[in-house]
Amino acid sequence: MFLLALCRLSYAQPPTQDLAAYRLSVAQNSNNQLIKIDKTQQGIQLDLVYGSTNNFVKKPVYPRGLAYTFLRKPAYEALLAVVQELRQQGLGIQLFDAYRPYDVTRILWSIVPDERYAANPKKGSYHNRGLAVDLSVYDLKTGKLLPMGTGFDNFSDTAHHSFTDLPQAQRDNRALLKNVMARHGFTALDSEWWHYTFKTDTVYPVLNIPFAELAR
Ligand SMILES: C[C@@H](N)C(=O)N[C@H](C)C(=O)O
Ligand SMILES: [Zn+2]
Repeated sequence: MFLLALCRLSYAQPPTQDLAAYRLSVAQNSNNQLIKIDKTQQGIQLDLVYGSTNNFVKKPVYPRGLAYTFLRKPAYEALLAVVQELRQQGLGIQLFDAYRPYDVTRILWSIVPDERYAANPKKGSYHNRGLAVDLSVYDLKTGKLLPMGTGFDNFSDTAHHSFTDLPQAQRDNRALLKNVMARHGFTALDSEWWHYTFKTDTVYPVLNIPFAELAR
């Protein structure tokens, strides 16, 4: 009984570092592919904070200066549709994070062991599955981020969607992001205005493959 309960808490398979198995899964189904996102796409700014000291760990937990990330193909295509829609309003997206190797989830959890703000390694994160994005919205003309009431990874009530004691413009900006993401299949996390998960019935495994290997 105890074992059964434990299994329900955990991911179906252990995290995999097996690049060959990942490549085979892509050959069998192209939706499994982790598509590279870099700065060449219009309307996408990258600020991958976990590759710098500008994060709550206060040191890089990704390769320093990392300038690309990945999303599974269906999530990537949905995000491009978000970018296209926002472009018509003179806006773009700034990505703080997308795919995250499992080992990094363990590091984040060791600092913030609170499931409202970091994924429990027992379950793995949707970032580990290539299905989650941390993002904000910027003005295409000025390159500046729209104010959202808190910065990224502000682990407090103020970052919750239910927190409404904010200037109207900031509430509108959060709603703008939430609505455009929802229209393209992404679900908000109640406790982080920047975190969205692409909803799919497909079960994707938790990956622990380093960025450099995926980029090869
Ligand atoms: C750590 C934060 N940026 C984040 O992504 N939190 C969610 C819950 C996660 O770790 O999946
Ligand atoms: Zn996130």
